Amino acid sequence: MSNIIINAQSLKKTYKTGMVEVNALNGVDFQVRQKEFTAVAGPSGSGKTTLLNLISGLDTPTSGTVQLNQKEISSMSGAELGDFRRDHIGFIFQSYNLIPVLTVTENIEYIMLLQGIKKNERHRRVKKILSEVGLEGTGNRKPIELSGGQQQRVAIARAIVSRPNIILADEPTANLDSKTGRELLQIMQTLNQKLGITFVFSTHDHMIMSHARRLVWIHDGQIEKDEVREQPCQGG
Ligand SMILES: Nc1ncnc2c1ncn2[C@@H]1O[C@H](COP(=O)(O)OP(=O)(O)OP(=O)(O)O)[C@@H](O)[C@H]1O
Repeated sequence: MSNIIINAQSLKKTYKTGMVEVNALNGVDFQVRQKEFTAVAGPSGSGKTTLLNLISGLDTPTSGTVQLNQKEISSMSGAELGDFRRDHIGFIFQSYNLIPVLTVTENIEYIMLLQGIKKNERHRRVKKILSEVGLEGTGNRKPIELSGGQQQRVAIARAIVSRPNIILADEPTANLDSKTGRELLQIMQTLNQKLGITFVFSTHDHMIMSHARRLVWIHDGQIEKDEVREQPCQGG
């Protein structure tokens, strides 16, 4: 179907460490439609990060296929995949991964620089995005001068400023208290609804799970449950 933006088929991933093999994913079929807001949940070690890494092309499956925007990523060259990720996918990590020596503005500008976007346009977008994530006036600060929740907002701003159609977030609220986590979730939901960005994020957090329209539950490297709720809880 044409509105499927992520299509993973029969994904398997085996990690080998010396003589030990770990089957992190055991044959996962996973499709995501445009504009979906999907939480991937499951116990520690169930395979959530592995799944996100494979569907973003950050890692390669032992077997199985991944299509992004109807294009098989294993058929892309390294450079092509790099360009595709830069232009279509935004990443948010639990540890924020901001560049400490850069200011908030410079962190957010970085991918736009790589995309060759002109300075005026970069600054226009940074200003707009900072207000969208509630961080007006912080552009000249360094990440260390911000709270964890503010740093994660910068990470969200950085992920969306290059206008990707997919955001992948690996436990984005794991290091935040529940109030801050809830605020962040609201920002993600607003961006999902307002800009139509597709979100896929992993979480352990039951509050976050309860707000996702779609909840995919992974256990021992397999999808155990895949539910779409008509009326998930609203943010707040
Ligand atoms: N690079 C690696 N080398 C070896 N084993 C790995 C590697 N990455 C993950 N694993 C193993 O694969 C399994 C799935 O790990 P994964 O990180 O995907 O789980 P997760 O659900 O994201 O866990 P958590 O919630 O704790 O982050 C685990 O048993 C883990 O120990």
